[in-house]
Amino acid sequence: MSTYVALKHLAVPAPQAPSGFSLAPSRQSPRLLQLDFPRETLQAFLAAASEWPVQALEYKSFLRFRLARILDELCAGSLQPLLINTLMDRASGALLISAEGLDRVEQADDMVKLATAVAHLFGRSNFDAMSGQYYARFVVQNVDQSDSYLRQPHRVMELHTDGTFVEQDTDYVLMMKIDEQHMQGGNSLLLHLDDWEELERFNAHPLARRQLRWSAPPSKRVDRDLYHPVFDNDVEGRPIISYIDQFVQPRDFEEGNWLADLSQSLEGSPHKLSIPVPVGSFLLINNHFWLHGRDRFTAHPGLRRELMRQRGYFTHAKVLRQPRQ
Ligand SMILES: O=C(O)CCC(=O)C(=O)O
Ligand SMILES: O=C(O)CCCC(=O)O
Ligand SMILES: [Fe+2]
Repeated sequence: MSTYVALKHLAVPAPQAPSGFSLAPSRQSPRLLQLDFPRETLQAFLAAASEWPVQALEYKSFLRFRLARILDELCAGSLQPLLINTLMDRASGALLISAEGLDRVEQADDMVKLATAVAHLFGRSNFDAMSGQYYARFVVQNVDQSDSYLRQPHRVMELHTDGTFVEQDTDYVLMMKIDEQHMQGGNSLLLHLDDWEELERFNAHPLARRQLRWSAPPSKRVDRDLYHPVFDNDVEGRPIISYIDQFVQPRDFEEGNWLADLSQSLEGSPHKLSIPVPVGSFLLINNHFWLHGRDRFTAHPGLRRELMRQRGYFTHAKVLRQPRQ
């Protein structure tokens, strides 16, 4: 039996109850909804998708939308409105999605297909310059030689939003766990902007809407700096945030110290959620009012943890007053 979670503000009409999946509030927060596909839905989806390998999805963008339609049809049309409405609902905006029987690294291609289908019901995943694809798979191991905290295991990756240094709009972030070996720790950390005690203080500050410079290290393969403020207002006037501690480049003493205060305040929030994401499951969040990060891992010589991410823009709803694209 499905538990129906009532959303307060609907972006599109959604009269029907879930079919082909179940929905319930997560254990960690009523804002984060848990969506589960039963084995039958997953198997039917994978059978219908079997004619297209992941490479076909990489080469032909339109197939990503065809996969999306197949999945929604298996859910009697109830999945698409649910996803659009949940991601746009300011009180929620976040899902943890699992599929029964999808839980082993050998099924990595099937994981990419399911995540792609879900993402293309409400959006389109952007080109990720780091990987050269519409998705990126990356591994965290016990030792790291990279140039950002993305692959560093033994420290917290602080709360941030994605896409701060790219021209494309980044309305959503999808993070799927592909593999875990000898892994302890490394939970996803989430903070909803409205749960942050000091939102009002920082949002009202004169520096909140100053154009700051954002610049990423070489592994990101984005060589142009971008200028935008940390805070903005969405189409309905509510505050939204675009922020990452590592890539913002303060111009002077004043900006640097305000950013250091901001970082300290976010990290110190007691409302941070810590979410274990099992292999084969993924988090899907609205990137304008959810910050995300990652907890530290316990050291182990055999540590291997692989994540797949997709970031993109909403195709059925508008958040930004002035889209970057
Ligand atoms: O590794 C993680 O859990 C988080 C990754 C992340 O924040 C990112 O890819 O932008
Ligand atoms: O590399 C990192 O440490 C964060 C990546 C965030 C992004 O890609 O927007
Ligand atoms: Fe991120």
